[in-house]
Amino acid sequence: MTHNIILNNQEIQHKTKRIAYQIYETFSNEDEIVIAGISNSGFIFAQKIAAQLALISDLKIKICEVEVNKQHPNLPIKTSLKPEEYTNANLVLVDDVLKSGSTLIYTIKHFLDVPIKKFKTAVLIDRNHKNYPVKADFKGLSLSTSLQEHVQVVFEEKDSYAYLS
Ligand SMILES: O=P(O)(O)OC[C@H]1O[C@H](OP(=O)(O)OP(=O)(O)O)[C@H](O)[C@@H]1O
Ligand SMILES: O=c1cc[nH]c(=O)[nH]1
Repeated sequence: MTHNIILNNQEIQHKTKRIAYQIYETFSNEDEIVIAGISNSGFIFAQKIAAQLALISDLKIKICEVEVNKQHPNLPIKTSLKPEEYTNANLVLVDDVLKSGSTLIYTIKHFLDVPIKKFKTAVLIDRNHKNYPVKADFKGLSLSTSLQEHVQVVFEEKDSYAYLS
């Protein structure tokens, strides 16, 4: 199987910084923000965005890990923050890859059980194969691929990359 690198470490860093600036621009009038990331890689990406946001803004940032069963996303979703902690919050939901949109839309549905003040989405790679009415407000890369191909993002301590196989 051939692995084609789509994004290298430096490119992922640049895209993370750009998304952090876009989030800051969108939420600059607010005091607090929740950055919620879908396990596993989406949560790592969310942590990286939050770290950049902390460098460039004075927003009070809370990080939330979101556990979703990706085969059955309608099953109950677990969050590391309690619902009271994101009620009426400004929230950005983060994942690494957006393909059919099923993971993202069911997770959005979960968060809509409580009122959210301003709600945005961010992904590193948008594959343009959506089956659901959902979009990424902030995206690192928009990529046209065949349905058979798979995009994987690998976050390692010193060397992160994304590849197509
Ligand atoms: O838009 P969708 O069609 O729902 O696909 C997107 C999801 O697929 C990936 O997870 P994957 O199923 O590869 O599991 P992983 O958590 O092991 O990466 C990716 O991390 C997204 O969460
Ligand atoms: O290509 C794909 C499809 C689903 N999930 C991924 O992470 N990559």
